[in-house]
Amino acid sequence: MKRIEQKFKELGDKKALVTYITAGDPGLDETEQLIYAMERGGADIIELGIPYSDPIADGPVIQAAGKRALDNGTRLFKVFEVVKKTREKTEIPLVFLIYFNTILSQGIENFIKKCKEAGVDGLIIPDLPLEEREEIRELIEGSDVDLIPLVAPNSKERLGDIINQGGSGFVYCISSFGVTGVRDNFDVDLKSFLEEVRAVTDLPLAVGFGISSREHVEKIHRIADGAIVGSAIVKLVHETNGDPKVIEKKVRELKGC
Ligand SMILES: O=P(O)(O)OC[C@@H](O)[C@@H](O)c1c[nH]c2ccccc12
Repeated sequence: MKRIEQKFKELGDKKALVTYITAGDPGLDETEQLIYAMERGGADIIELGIPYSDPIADGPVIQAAGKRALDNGTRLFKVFEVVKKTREKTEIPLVFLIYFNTILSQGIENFIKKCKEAGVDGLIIPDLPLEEREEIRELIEGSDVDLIPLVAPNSKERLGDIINQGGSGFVYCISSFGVTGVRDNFDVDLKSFLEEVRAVTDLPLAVGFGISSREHVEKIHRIADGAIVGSAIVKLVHETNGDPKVIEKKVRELKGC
């Protein structure tokens, strides 16, 4: 069974915590140690951001992390090496957050082969055009790599297409958090959005964007299968120069144990 599917099966009624770091910030040795630290802290799935020069969907904290990583020489082939290394020690699901151009520049088929060989479990491609989904889907089918669909409240009538054209693993649902700033009706909006998503898929639903505290995670866990935390962790990684102890503690606090 694929690692992500296995993870949600193991979790049963319990909810998932997905944590994001940018690969190569502050360096790739730290990235490896942070993967172990987040797992010890209770992360269920880890998202690794692949630094890219034009990260249109990243917020400022993650953009800055990506820039630091590129500046210190982080490249995709080196991230693959880190994943391979971690696979000697952990079975935690690892997902790439990667821009489509990075994949194209490798050749899609070759890239997916490398993911498989290294032990990458899933891909989140924020700028994947719906039209290109088919090609990826054909190449990814039969590999153990999940194509994780990313949907936002404004996906509307395309929701079903985005998810059901080859989507697997879980659905990344973008909350309205952070997009429009403070809003009192957040819960109502998010809840009805999640219901729309639920209507078109049986995959687990994980919510990301703007989640930074245990209180937020609890809120999300009441209405979804998983909560995704990015910037709050990336910020702390930067402030502590990638101190695994600090990150482990933060993840444990988010997890609530
Ligand atoms: O940082 P936040 O608000 O905690 O949200 C996670 C998000 O940053 C991470 O999953 C992510 C990083 N880059 C992205 C691009 C698109 C969608 C999601 C992402």
